[in-house]
Amino acid sequence: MTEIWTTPHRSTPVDAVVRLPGSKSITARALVLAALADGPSRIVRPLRARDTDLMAAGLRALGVGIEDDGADWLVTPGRLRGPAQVDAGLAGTVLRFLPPVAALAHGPVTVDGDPRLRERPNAGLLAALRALGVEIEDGGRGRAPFTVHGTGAVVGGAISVDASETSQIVSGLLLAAARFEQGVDLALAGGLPSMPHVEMTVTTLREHGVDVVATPRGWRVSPGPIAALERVIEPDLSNAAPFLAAALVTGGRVTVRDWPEVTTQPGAQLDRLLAEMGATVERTDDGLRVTGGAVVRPLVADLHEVGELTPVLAAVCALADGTSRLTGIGHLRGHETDRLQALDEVLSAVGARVEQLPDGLVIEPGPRRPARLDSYADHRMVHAGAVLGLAIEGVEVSDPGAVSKTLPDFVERWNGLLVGVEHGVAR
Ligand SMILES: O=C(O)C1=C[C@@H](OP(=O)(O)O)[C@@H](O)[C@H](O)C1
Ligand SMILES: C=C(OP(=O)(O)O)C(=O)O
Repeated sequence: MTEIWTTPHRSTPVDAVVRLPGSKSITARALVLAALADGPSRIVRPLRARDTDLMAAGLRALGVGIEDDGADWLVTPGRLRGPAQVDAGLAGTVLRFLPPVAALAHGPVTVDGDPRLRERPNAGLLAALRALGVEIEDGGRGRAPFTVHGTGAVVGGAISVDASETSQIVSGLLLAAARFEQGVDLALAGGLPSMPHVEMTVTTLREHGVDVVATPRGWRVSPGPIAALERVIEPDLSNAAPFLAAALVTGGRVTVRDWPEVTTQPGAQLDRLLAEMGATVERTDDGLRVTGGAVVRPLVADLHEVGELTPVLAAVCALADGTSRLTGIGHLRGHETDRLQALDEVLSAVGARVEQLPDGLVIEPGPRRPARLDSYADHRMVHAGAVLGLAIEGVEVSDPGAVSKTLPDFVERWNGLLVGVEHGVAR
């Protein structure tokens, strides 16, 4: 039977301090680079959630040692080998970061996952790997399931890459490129969403001693060793979005602890975006504090760089005092679900008038009404439903377990937020 979550409604301002677990995106990069490094690495406070567990399991299947000492992950590179089956679940990071690693293995590696994973775009990655000399069997689909026939080495060199549907294709290629015989000289064939995530990849590579330079049309990675290191994972700032939004939509106050001074996470842009919607945003000794005002202002923004913030921001837009326009996010149709369609359905169900654009959404708030919302197996749609439910009585979300992808105890944290319980992670 499908679980139904009656999301808590709140008619008074929220006042809470929250501490969030590690970043999905940084944990994924840390695992891949540690697996390809020249010695053992330690990952301190990794995110433990479905996406990162699947990344670790996939690397283990390829011969990498990953030990969990209860607090940290200790990663010991091994001889990469098939035959292996990689379950990518619904994780774009596993789908796009592991095939270039599999290309370095001896033997066949098959990548598959949830039914929706088989619909997520990946042709640009498979074409790029083939251009680098890797044999791949995909039945001509350009999507999962596919098998990478690794020979233990990749020639590498110059390639033109279509990453217009997902930046993860670029990140996946750059992460493994130092281990290719000629490295990689990657030129973009078209547009590129989520630039901060590529900057995160470049920064992480440099921290591992890899030579990466920006070129007029892309990036060049020189061949060479990837240095092992100890890395402390930052809190996940994209998963901070629903908590900070709670301050905005209740006219309350929420602090997210340990907000990094400097970061490549796209969630760093929440301070600017929430301020545009009427929040007061301050850095305190505790972290980032967001205080909501009397009204929520509409947002007109190009979210091309920060697409993963869209579901929560769109939910806040449905509670604003005017019409919002979110653009630059056509690629969200290839995310965990078609997020533009899902947001249209959900926001319309609670009373907003929504127009889908080819690359975005126009959201005009309307008379609010209760509704049962689908989660679409998408963690961020559950977050969006929770934000709507704070302001609208009678919002239910079916299958809230979708949050296991990046924040398995989201529902407990959300309920705790309302009674003022701080949820921490072991320090
Ligand atoms: O590299 C990463 O860790 C990610 C890149 C982005 O993907 P897209 O470029 O497909 O949007 C983002 O939405 C995703 O949640 C995580
Ligand atoms: C798009 C997302 O995930 P993925 O890494 O699976 O693409 C997301 O977390 O919003």
